[in-house]
Amino acid sequence: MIGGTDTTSTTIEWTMAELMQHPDAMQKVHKELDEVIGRSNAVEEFHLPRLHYLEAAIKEAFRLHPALPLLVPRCPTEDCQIGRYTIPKGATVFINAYAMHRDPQLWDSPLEFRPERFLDENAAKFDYLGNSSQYFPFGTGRRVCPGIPMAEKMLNYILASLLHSFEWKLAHGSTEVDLTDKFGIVVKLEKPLVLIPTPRLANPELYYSYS
Ligand code: HEM
Repeated sequence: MIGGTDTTSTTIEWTMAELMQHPDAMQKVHKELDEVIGRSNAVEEFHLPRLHYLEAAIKEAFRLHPALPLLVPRCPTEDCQIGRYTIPKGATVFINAYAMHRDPQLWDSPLEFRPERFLDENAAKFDYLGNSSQYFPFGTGRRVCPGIPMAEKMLNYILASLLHSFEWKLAHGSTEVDLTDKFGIVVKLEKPLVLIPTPRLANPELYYSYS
């Protein structure tokens, strides 16, 4: 269950939380949704490959909040040398994606939420397949997540639908999102995000097409 559902729902929550905290980025997502889909249409699967800014925002949320920050532990079958370190056979090895995604030697202003990092030539450079040694939210190597195609479709479709269909407002009169995380196998927001939706589509009947 952790593999496919908790990771996906947690990533949706982190992406929404970061967009709520960054209204400029939220505005760019909405502008793109209006241009690509339009308020007289519901989101369809064929729209998804054209939502470049939304995809960049999801990738940036993944960078700051990788759902499985320590991946799945490795256990080498023989002694090996990595740089100056000897990893003995049988050791339990954790790969800290969370730390590498925030490493100031690898990322400019690493704590800032900036989807633009993943646009243009960087969209292909930082994929989900673990090809980059500085960005691997789905892990890397032979144990890389086998659910990537499904996860990517679900994330893009659900977030596009939520953001295209509604304007969102923080509940309880809050003006800021508390982005404190809670460590665990899956890292979540310490305080669950509570938002109030307001419809933004032209025709109320469009909402039935999602049911
Ligand atoms: C946002 C969604 C998801 C994220 C962030 C995610 C992330 C990950 C990560 C980081 C790993 C460890 C890879 C490694 O250690 O190199 C992993 C493994 C795995 N994931 Fe996902 N995953 C997601 C969705 C899914 C879905 C939808 C499925 C199934 C339909 C799935 C099935 C698995 C399985 C079976 C493994 C274990 C692979 C192995 O150890 O050989 N995941 N996932």
